[in-house]
Amino acid sequence: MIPALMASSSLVLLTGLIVPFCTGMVWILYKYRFWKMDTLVVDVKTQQALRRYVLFESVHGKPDSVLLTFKEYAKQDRQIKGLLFTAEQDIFLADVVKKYNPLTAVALGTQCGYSAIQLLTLLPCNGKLYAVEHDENMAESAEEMILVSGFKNQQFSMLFQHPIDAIHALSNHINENKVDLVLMDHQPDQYLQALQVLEEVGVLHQGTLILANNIEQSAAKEFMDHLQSHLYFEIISSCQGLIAIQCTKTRVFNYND
Ligand SMILES: C[S@@+](CC[C@H](N)C(=O)[O-])C[C@H]1O[C@@H](n2cnc3c(N)ncnc32)[C@H](O)[C@@H]1O
Repeated sequence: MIPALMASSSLVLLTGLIVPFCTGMVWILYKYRFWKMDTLVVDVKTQQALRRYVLFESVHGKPDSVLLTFKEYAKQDRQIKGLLFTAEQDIFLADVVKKYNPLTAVALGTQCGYSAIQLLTLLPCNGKLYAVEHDENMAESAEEMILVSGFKNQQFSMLFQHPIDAIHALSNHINENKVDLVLMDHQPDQYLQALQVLEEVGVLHQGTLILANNIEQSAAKEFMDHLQSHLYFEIISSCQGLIAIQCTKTRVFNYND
């Protein structure tokens, strides 16, 4: 009688407490790992609402007005707010880019175009930005935002591609030239692969500046560990999860190996 009672109360304990507790813990761990990654992508409805707002409310041909209008919209939309750089990151990015004075830049993960427009304002007139966005709707919208800001076709190219495919394509586009600045603002778990492919195709040079966003996310850990153990890259400074890295050396890859 007593063992049967103990067995049934253990069953109650198992099903009533332990199973829900374990399920809850698994859910919390899952959310912790993937929540930030979910917020990196906006749905088409939000994207279109932002697009319309910027088209109606900004002064066309004035990049500062377009950027400010993005920020205005972000006040009423937390999802967009989470995607744009903060005021501190804007200043950090502008300072570090001015110091390195790049001519050719690549933005991986263009989404609504905010960071692409900001980079274009910092490049010289003869500079060139390759803005990469794998989602076709977002890429079209970002391209429109860049044009609305007043930038011309010869100042930027929108690559409607996955970042890794775009890096391969870039190595043909830019011929002998190298990339002076890379902004990584796509999925942090893909930063390491992007860095390795950039090295392999030979578009980096000694002095290339790499900016990587959201590096506080666990998905960026492998990338950060790689940087810290790698002699070819030096972390210069950081601001709220956005880091500046300098390429200090380049390697030649032998594809016959
Ligand atoms: C933080 S947003 C980029 C924000 C953008 N730099 C801006 O200023 O508007 C994240 C980016 O990651 C891209 N992305 C999301 N999932 C991806 C994936 N699986 N592969 C490549 N890019 C991805 C999104 O399309 C988006 O452009």
